[in-house]
Amino acid sequence: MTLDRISLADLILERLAVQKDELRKEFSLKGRINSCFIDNLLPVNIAKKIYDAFPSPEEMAIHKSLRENKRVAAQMDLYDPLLEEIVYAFQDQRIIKIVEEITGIEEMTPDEHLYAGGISLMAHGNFLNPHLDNSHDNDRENYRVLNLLYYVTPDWPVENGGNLELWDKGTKRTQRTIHSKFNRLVLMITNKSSYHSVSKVVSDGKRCCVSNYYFSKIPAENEEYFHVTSFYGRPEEPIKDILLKIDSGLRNMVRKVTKKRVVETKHIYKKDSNK
Ligand SMILES: O=C(O)CCC(=O)C(=O)O
Ligand SMILES: [Fe+2]
Repeated sequence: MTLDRISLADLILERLAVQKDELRKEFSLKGRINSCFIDNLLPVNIAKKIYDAFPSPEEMAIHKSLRENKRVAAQMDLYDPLLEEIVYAFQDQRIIKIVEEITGIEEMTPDEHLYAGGISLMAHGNFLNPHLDNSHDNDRENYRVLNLLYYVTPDWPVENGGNLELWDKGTKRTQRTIHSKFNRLVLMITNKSSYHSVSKVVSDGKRCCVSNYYFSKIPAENEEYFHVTSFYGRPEEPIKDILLKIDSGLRNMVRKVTKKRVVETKHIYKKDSNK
């Protein structure tokens, strides 16, 4: 079987269809960040192949600051083609349609240029502080409304850290942890209150994730809003919280005035020849 985006999407679709009703119920639970997950998304051998296709951390871009410490890549043609195929499998119209049915979010479009998606890798000591994702796409035309996070590291126990945390009641209260378990796909809403983070990786090995984001003209909220990616300290990091809030506040102010990015993002998949 060739592992192209269409056959991968066939498999994902089949699996989502079986669990659709349960996923829809889970996603719509009240009083928490709308989210759900599905295990055993792909046959184990295929999920393992995807993990094996990941580049070494050194071949990926590093994002390192007070906010986060992780590796990412969006220029997918630099790597094993299977990675590009799995990223774009999640952008198949049939997958978008069933995900719309599960989440109730309408008129979604994928992030074709991988403005924020692609692959990410987190190794020992890496982390992602609590944050709200940027509210819009690069041109500020569409809302970012859904994250699709597919974890592919085999045998990754919860004790390794690197787990997704959803701060349902804000960053001052306790979080809900979603184990970034092998072959698990998480769907999570992104809006004005979807605070989330990745706990520090505390063991050797690499926590690998295939990420996709969906956009929509309609916000996943009742009203319009705009914000840049905004980071916060964890409850035990009060000083860092202040610094990160100043940092987000300044960036937000600049963007509200200029409407466009001051610094062009490098995290984008350039498909033309003059990259
Ligand atoms: O890697 C994860 O589990 C979450 C990543 C994240 O927060 C994001 O991509 O917006
Ligand atoms: Fe995020």
